[in-house]
Amino acid sequence: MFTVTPDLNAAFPAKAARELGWTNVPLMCAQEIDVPGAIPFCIRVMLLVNLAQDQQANHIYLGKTTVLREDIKD
Ligand SMILES: C=C(O[C@@H]1C=C(C(=O)O)C=C[C@H]1O)C(=O)O
Repeated sequence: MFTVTPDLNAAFPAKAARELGWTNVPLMCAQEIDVPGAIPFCIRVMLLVNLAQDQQANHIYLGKTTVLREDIKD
């Protein structure tokens, strides 16, 4: 699942992901709410992944998005 801020409208991230090889999973794009002051030009990706019990998710926040979730970023 991808979301993009309203200022990003040149392409569908799902299409790009398919072109990069994600052909066996359903993909979806949606637009974020245009909240005043929110980070612009931002793509969010949510993945549903089954992990073994001894594995842990590693949440990735790039660039200026590191301020969004100080509580879970690595
Ligand atoms: C402000 C953010 O973005 C928005 C708020 C979210 C949230 O509160 O969980 C998640 C995605 C966005 O709709 C964020 O990612 O922190």
